Amino acid sequence: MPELVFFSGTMDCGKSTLALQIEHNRSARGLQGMIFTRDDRAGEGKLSSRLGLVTDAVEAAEGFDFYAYLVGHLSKGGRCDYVIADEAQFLAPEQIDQLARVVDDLELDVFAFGITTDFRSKLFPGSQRLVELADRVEVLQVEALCWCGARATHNARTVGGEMVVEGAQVVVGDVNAGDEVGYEVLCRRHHRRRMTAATARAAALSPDVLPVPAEELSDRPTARS
Ligand SMILES: Nc1ncnc2c1ncn2[C@@H]1O[C@H](COP(=O)(O)OP(=O)(O)O)[C@@H](O)[C@H]1O
Ligand SMILES: Cc1cn([C@H]2C[C@H](O)[C@@H](COP(=O)(O)O)O2)c(=O)[nH]c1=O
Repeated sequence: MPELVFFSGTMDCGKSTLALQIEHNRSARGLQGMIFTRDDRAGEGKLSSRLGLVTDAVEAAEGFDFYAYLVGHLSKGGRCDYVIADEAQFLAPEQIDQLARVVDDLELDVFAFGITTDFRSKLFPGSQRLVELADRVEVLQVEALCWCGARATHNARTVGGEMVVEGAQVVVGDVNAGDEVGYEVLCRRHHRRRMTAATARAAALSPDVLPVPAEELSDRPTARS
């Protein structure tokens, strides 16, 4: 039975790499996939991984209709054995419904990849719809780590290293960007406390915070806390 699978995780946990691996393994066996993405950091019509691999993809912009596009492709004699959709958090709920229809009516596997929550730990509408409709939600096994060594479960947006909690939901960017606006993955505890690597480092170095209250010691950067 074809499936709609949502591969989900924080930023930088290997989602795009897995998408490229699925594509590689299937095309090596003679299958032909259709790859879609939206607002990849590498630019329009690209699916890129931080490991350096990149492939061409169809840009699924606002208003793009996955079902109509694939029906048009197939009815012109084109081939499609499976579908990959990266950066699926940016898709509209209606577009996720179209992907579910691709599975049910065109009988194609659809593999969607995306982050579940935004920098305020609120669901992206596209990810919410994927959780509602997917046959399976798979959490990626390679764990991105918070600066404290715990598994990172949340995405923080930073401005000059400081975490912010207000702003537009969508701002394309990267981790370790060094830019004005960047992202950092954190465990829930440090996301709740708005404690990034930079603020934790600054707190550890500041003479103002000495002597250290016992309850704050656990927030100090260590190899593993
Ligand atoms: N220089 C490197 N050497 C080995 N692995 C790396 C390197 N740079 C990035 N990675 C791996 O790539 C992962 C990010 O992959 P990517 O597919 O771009 O993530 P996502 O799409 O989830 O944001 C990192 O978690 C890490 O495991
Ligand atoms: C948390 C968060 C992220 N984004 C953007 C930043 C990146 O361009 C993508 C995630 O890409 P990745 O391949 O998973 O690293 O999403 C955003 O727009 N808003 C956010 O809140």
